[in-house]
Formats: sequence, structure tokens, C-alpha cells
Amino acid sequence: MSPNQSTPNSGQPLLKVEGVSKYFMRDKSRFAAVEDVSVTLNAGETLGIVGESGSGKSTLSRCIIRLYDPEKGRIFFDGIDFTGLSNKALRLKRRDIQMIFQDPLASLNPMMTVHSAIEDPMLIHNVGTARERTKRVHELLELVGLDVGAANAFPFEFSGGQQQRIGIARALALNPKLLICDEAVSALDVSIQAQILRLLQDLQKQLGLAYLFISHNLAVVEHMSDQIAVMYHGKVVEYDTVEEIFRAPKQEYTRNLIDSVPKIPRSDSLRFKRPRLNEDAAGA
Ligand SMILES: Nc1ncnc2c1ncn2[C@@H]1O[C@H](COP(=O)(O)OP(=O)(O)OP(=O)(O)O)[C@@H](O)[C@H]1O
Repeated sequence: MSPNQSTPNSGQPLLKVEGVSKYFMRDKSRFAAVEDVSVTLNAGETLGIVGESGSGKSTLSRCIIRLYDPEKGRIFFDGIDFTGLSNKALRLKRRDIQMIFQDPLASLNPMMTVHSAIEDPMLIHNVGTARERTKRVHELLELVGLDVGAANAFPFEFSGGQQQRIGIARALALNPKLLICDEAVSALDVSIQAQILRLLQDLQKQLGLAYLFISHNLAVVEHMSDQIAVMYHGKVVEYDTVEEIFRAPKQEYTRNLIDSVPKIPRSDSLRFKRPRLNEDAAGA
């Protein structure tokens, strides 16, 4: 399934997933966690992946970064066939794709200061001198709306929203082209969710990032995305622009998802009013 012909295609394709399938074993039989999925994400745009728990969203994202090897299909990133890359070439290219997760603390080493956590990807990839890396850590903290003084503290000393900002700063350390946001705001209070979503939108504008935005929450996906792929039992059952999905959902499953979205006017400026980056940091 592909977006209809009217889909705006302003950016260049950055990510192309073509017929990807991934199987696992359950009760001694093989089942498709992801089946024949094809989606495209343009540079600087957001593709939302929505679906209930177990529909295959995370497995798809793990196939994209080749944490899993898909059994079928191909994944092109930045014009390169990711599925055919050697481990060494993959490691080099994978720095252009970073992930942020639902629980930022789980992905940050508790023994590392915020400075070390953000510097770590640069050290792993041999980027810059110690002085240059420190400068970059401070730039990144400011970029995500945190005080430079945060560098000396440990992640557990921060609130959930601030921890997610630290996770985002770390993810941005290597100047990626694509950020995979896997349930990135699901664990946060609604007001903090809105702040992190605004931050992600501001960063997208400033840095030209593309997002693969994964969530079970259609309201959040709607707010963030240019296009949406709806997953059900491992398959993409609907794939189109946000406007089309909401205007004329083709599948009953999608209609039910839309019906379950709280009825708040889409233009509601309170929920997602855009503040300046550093205005919302205190509460997050
Ligand atoms: N490593 C694995 N081994 C076996 N089965 C798995 C594995 N990872 C995921 N699954 C199964 O594959 C299916 C898809 O899981 P996946 O985590 O991709 O879904 P999801 O949509 O991301 O759900 P959630 O939002 O709950 O994480 C589920 O039935 C899950 O139990």
C-alpha cells in the first residue's frame, strides 16, 4: 500500500522501506510481527506509525536500524541499501539514525553524568577533541532547553521531561538525519508531553530532521506527522497524509482509532501552543 498520488512530496526520500517482513516464534510456530511493510519518509518530514500494542511498530523500527535483520524486503536509507551493508559500513551509516525511547533513564547509564551521557556517542565515533566535545555538549543542552549547569548532574536527578530532553540531546550529538521516536512522550504527563512535542517540532525546523514517530496514541501522531501509517497485526492497513486519514479513513480499524481520540478541536491552541524553547524548560 502506498500514499495516494496527491501526497505532497516536497522533500527527497530519506528512508524507503520496501516489503519488509520479520518473523518470530510463538508457541513453536512462526508468526509475522511485521509483514510486507512498505513506507517512505522524506527528509525533514515526519512519518507517524500508529497501532495498538503488539501491532509491530517497534519491530519495524528495529528492522530499520538493523537491530533485527528482516527476513524479507529492503530498507534504503539516504540512497544506500541498508539491508545489504556489512556490519562495519552499517555502524558508520547508523550514526545518521538515532532513537529516543519511552523511558530515557533506561537508555542512559546511571553512572554517567549528563555530560558523559551526551558526549558518549561522540567518543564512540571518535568525534572532535575533548574541548570540542565539551563545547558541543553545552550547545546541545541549550538546544534542548536545559541549563549548561545540568552537565555535572546525573540523569536521575531530573524530572521525566528533563530526562527526555537529555535523551534528545544525546540523540542529536552526532547530527543525525533521522530520529526514531518510539513512544517518546507516552510516559509523560500531558502538559509535559506537549512541551516535548513542541521541542521536537522546533528542532525539526532548526535542524531539518526527519522523524519516524511511533505511538499508540493517534492524537499525538496526528499532531506530529505529515503522513501516517496505521499498523494492525504486523501489516500497514492504511497509509496516507494526516488530512486524508482523518477526512476519509478507509479501514474500520482506523475509524475506531479516530473515534477513540478525545474530541478536542484540532486548532486548540492551548494544548500545543508553541513557546520559545527555553520558556518551557523549567516545568519539564
Ligand atoms: N524478540 C521477540 N521475540 C518474539 N516475539 C516478539 C519479539 N519482539 C516482539 N515480539 C512480538 O511481536 C509482536 C509485535 O511486537 P512489537 O513490540 O513490535 O509491537 P508494538 O506495536 O511496538 O507494541 P508495543 O507498543 O506494546 O511495544 C508482538 O506480538 C510481540 O509479542
